[in-house]
Amino acid sequence: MQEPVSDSERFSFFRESIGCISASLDMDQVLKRLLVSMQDRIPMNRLVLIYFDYPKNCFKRLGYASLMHETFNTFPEYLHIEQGAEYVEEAFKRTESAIVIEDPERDLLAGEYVRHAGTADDSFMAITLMLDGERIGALIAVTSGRHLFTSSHQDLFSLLKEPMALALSNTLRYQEVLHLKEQYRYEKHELTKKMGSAVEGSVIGEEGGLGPVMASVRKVAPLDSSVLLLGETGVGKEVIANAVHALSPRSASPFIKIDCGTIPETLIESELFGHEKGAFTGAGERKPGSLELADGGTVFLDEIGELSLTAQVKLLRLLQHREIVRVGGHKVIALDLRIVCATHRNLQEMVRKGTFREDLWYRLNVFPIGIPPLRERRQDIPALVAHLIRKKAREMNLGTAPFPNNFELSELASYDWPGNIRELENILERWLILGCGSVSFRSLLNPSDGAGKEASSLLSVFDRVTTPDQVLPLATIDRRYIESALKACNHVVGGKEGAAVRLGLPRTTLRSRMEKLGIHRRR
Ligand SMILES: Nc1ncnc2c1ncn2[C@@H]1O[C@H](COP(=O)(O)OP(=O)(O)OP(=O)(O)O)[C@@H](O)[C@H]1O
Repeated sequence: MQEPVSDSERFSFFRESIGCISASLDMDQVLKRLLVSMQDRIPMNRLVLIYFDYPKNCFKRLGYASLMHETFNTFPEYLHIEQGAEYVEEAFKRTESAIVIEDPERDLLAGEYVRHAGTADDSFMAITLMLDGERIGALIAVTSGRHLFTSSHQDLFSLLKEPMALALSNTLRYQEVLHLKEQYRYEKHELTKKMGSAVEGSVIGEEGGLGPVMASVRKVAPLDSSVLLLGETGVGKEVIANAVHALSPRSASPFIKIDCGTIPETLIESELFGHEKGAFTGAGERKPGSLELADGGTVFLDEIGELSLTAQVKLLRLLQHREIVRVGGHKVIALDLRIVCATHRNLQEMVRKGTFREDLWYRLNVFPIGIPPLRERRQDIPALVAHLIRKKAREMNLGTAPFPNNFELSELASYDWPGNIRELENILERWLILGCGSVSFRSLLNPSDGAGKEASSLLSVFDRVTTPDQVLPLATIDRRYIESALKACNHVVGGKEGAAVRLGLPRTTLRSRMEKLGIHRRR
């Protein structure tokens, strides 16, 4: 007869086991410790932790330890079970306390194991691990030989039921976190790659009017200092912010742009700093903010002058301590960020009026870079025109892009450009839409004078496009305009009076464009 296990023995077994279970998140390590600590009380030489993956109908090994000299891990990593959940219900309902399996061939799971390991003499002792009423897995002790496990061993082994269930649940959650982290890192990397290629080679003017700006960029980019970009709207502040990031050691990490001017004041804090679940109406889930997503990289705060005073306080905390707290939360999150800001506003004036915090202004104004307006660097216009026409022609699927002649370039160079490069970009797009040679830049730049009126009445059609559903596909505009041009030219394509000349296109280009757009020429 077997002696019953005394209470003090149970207690010391339990205490030692808890020590082993809580020592590590690595289940192989935990099982190894348990095996060593329990071997003089339970005659086992292997311990396995498995859980049943219901959607995949298979057992997965989460941990394994052995005292044998094994050249391979005898318990398979995945064990597909045809009978699926039915088997799990059946096999584990018996195991309120530990069960002993002496004839493994007759048990589905143990049978699979002995077939895999080639050890028909092994016997098993198992406990089902349950959490919140759900079977989540099993802890299995294996020994070489039969009839070695007694009721006292079952009694002791059953004490591991609850702590091991908790450890298993924690491990599964921990693995999920690791998986999500990996997924997030991958997505971040892919996004960064895409952004990198979009930025590549796009700073035009480094050899000309942007020379001093780019010299400053090259000096500050390798450091972690904050950069403040100052300049009128459309001068290329975002292009320069991109260059700071691309030339910095953070270039392989994210570059996240936050346009403080377009996010509603009520959402700006949660957009920047993230929020905890239930922080405000509509905050259904916890959400990290853009600053957290940029961790390790650069954050570009465009239109910084538009930030509310509350958001300014939080931003100051980030700049001082490199940490944030999500809206509705208490946890302090440390971030490693480089800050680049931009504004077209006079921040010093705002400080004087009390709408911008002075302490924040000092923190941001570490390395200001002023970007000159286009009218002060007219020498860059030809290179910008070439770059922007190539870009627009690609977007509009135009094939070979036409280029303005010298006269047209001088018209562009003498204009004042209040809207800077963005305005130049828009004018070039209009020029391409309206058929290049058939419309002069003078008329596009001064739509109210004689020659410009016709073009401007056409353009007003485009200017009326203010909502997404008024936007027409460019192919439709192209088709309609070419059809009108053909009509106006009596359907003559080539020759001096033909539509091709009027549209400023080679005859063959117009023909292939008509073919592509399904325009049939009337004779
Ligand atoms: N040096 C440059 N080389 C090439 N493209 C440029 C350059 N500068 C500006 N651009 C182009 O001009 C447009 C406006 O530039 P960007 O958005 O960087 O200006 P911004 O000063 O940030 O404007 P805003 O003040 O409105 O935010 C963009 O399409 C950009 O690609």
